Amino acid sequence: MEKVIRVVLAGPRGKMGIEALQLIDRTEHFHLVAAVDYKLGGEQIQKVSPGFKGEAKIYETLEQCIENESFDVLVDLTTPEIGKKHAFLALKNGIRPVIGTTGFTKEELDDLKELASNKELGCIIAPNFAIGAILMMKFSAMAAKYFKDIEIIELHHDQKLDAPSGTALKTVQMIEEVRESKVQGHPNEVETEAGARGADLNGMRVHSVRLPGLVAHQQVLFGGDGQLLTIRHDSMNRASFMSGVKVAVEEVMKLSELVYGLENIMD
Ligand SMILES: NC(=O)C1=CN([C@@H]2O[C@H](COP(=O)(O)OP(=O)(O)OC[C@H]3O[C@@H](n4cnc5c(N)ncnc54)[C@H](OP(=O)(O)O)[C@@H]3O)[C@@H](O)[C@H]2O)C=CC1
Ligand SMILES: O=C(O)C1=N[C@H](C(=O)O)C[C@H](O)C1
Repeated sequence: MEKVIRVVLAGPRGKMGIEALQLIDRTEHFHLVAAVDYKLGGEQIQKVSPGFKGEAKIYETLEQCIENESFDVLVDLTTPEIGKKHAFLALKNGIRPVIGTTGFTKEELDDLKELASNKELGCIIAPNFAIGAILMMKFSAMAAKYFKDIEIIELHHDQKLDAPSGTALKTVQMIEEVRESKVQGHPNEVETEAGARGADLNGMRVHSVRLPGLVAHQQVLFGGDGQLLTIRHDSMNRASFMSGVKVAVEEVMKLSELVYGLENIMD
């Protein structure tokens, strides 16, 4: 029998949180110790997920939860601002964070990396838990070796707080490892309306679409002489992320450093 991993979930009421609760409930070796939700302090988890099998108290803050409970892994699915705070707090208290929340800057990632190494604790920050999205990023990095002119269009639901998406930023980073900086388009190009050409990330243009009806989608366009290559991934629902969350919770227990991106722990 696998060793039980004691989990605390921050953000149980959210779209991802609700899905993650179901994952934890159906995974025999995951045990939900508690949850953190600033609006539901003192309630039981059934307040959010009526059919949840186990008992778990909801704390208003992660600080209170750490003071009162013993656990191995914090899964954070909250907001960019809170996710960062929780990641630092967890590591400082000897807890392994699995962070799905996006919006981390390079400096924040570097600081967390140093903290995780100093504490010799696993920490996983996964801009996208969907296996198809990981492959889309990996294929994009492969293609970028041959196609240097690249534009990314990421499309999300209109409740998303951060832009560009964590996945788009991660895609850019993976492409940067194989592609030198390049100014794309006409050198005298002018934007007659600000933002028309999207964000400029090392020469690559990133466009963020936000519309009701969308979930999480990205296409990476590669232009060449007389040809266009498009690599696209679509998450149709949040279940698409859950196998990645499961792997991350299991793998973070074996690590003693920060891993940014699930591609680094996939065989
Ligand atoms: N890595 C991945 O594969 C994926 C990552 N994401 C990311 O995960 C995060 C959550 O996404 P999603 O579920 O769609 O967003 P939601 O807005 O549906 O959920 C976020 C939840 O966190 C709650 N929250 C806010 N502050 C706190 C706090 N201090 N403590 C506890 N809970 C808090 C919110 O409450 P309230 O709204 O009442 O303020 C809300 O219920 C986002 O950053 C998103 O980008 C999403 C999908 C996939
Ligand atoms: O907010 C979302 O929904 C998503 N956020 C992540 C991101 O910013 O890339 C992952 C996925 O795209 C869904």
